[in-house]
Amino acid sequence: MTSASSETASFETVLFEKKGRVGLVTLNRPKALNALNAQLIAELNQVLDACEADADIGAIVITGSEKAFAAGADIKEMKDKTFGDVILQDFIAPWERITRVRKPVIAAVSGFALGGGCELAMMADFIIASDTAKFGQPEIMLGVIPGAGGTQRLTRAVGKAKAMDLILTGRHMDAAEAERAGLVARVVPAADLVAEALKAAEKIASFSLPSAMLAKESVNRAFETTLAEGVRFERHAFHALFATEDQKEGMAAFAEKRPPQFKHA
Ligand SMILES: CC(C)(O)CC(=O)SCCNC(=O)CCNC(=O)[C@H](O)C(C)(C)COP(=O)(O)OP(=O)(O)OC[C@H]1O[C@@H](n2cnc3c(N)ncnc32)[C@H](O)[C@@H]1OP(=O)(O)O
Repeated sequence: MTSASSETASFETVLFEKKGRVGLVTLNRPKALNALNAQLIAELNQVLDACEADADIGAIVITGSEKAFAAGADIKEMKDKTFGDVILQDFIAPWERITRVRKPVIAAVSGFALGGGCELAMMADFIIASDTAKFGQPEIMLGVIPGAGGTQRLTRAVGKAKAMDLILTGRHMDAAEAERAGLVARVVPAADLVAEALKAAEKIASFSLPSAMLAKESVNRAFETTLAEGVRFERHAFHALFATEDQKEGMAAFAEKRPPQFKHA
């Protein structure tokens, strides 16, 4: 295992590459369709920590393989756990690291995003899917229910009717249906997936990082608080950005008809 602070890093189950101001994280357990075991989650979290600490990274893309973003929690690793094991370990808690990343995160999903794979993608800020992507929460077929936020985030994304349909039947939803339902932001050809996700991430990373971070935090408030509280939070964040050099630069550049040079400060 090498450190994730350099331009590239190779772990046993995760690959990391720095592409300009974007951190590209690739889940890499191809033989198990990127099933999410404890090691993969630990390595993913290590890379996310490094991306957060790196001032030259302004956005993160998480992807998998063409066949699978991730086929869920590793069932073989999980199957013999007891209630005592899962409650004492707080099984799944380490998966939530991604929800505390303050920089924008895009999930680039091709192939299967099932169970914990779908839940991991939904923890990102938005999903770009390939036309081969298949989403689902099939935990009911294993005698359990989603445990990494699926009942909550899927319902907020697609509404009660479709969430109930997917979670209670365990069926898969293709990319077109996922886009219509509002789960994914856009669908692109499979061959272009990573390039399109990187393009979107590079654009985001070219803007002022404090603006992007506060935009993300403000949108997330919409899921956690009342409209009045959310609007109040947004107003404070908007006002706070007038304390940044980037606000001065962005508005001066507009008035002077030139591209802005953001310093992320
Ligand atoms: C996080 C929580 C709490 O919400 C819980 C969960 O995530 S539970 C897991 C939910 N996911 C699933 O139930 C999906 C399980 N996988 C499948 O249904 C199928 O593998 C498939 C439809 C994704 C793909 O089918 P197919 O193309 O026929 O490939 P397979 O031969 O089935 O799989 C290839 C290889 O990968 C292994 N595999 C696949 N998924 C998992 C998994 N979730 N955990 C562990 N291993 C997985 C599969 O066993 C095969 O390996 P071998 O057995 O051949 O070595």
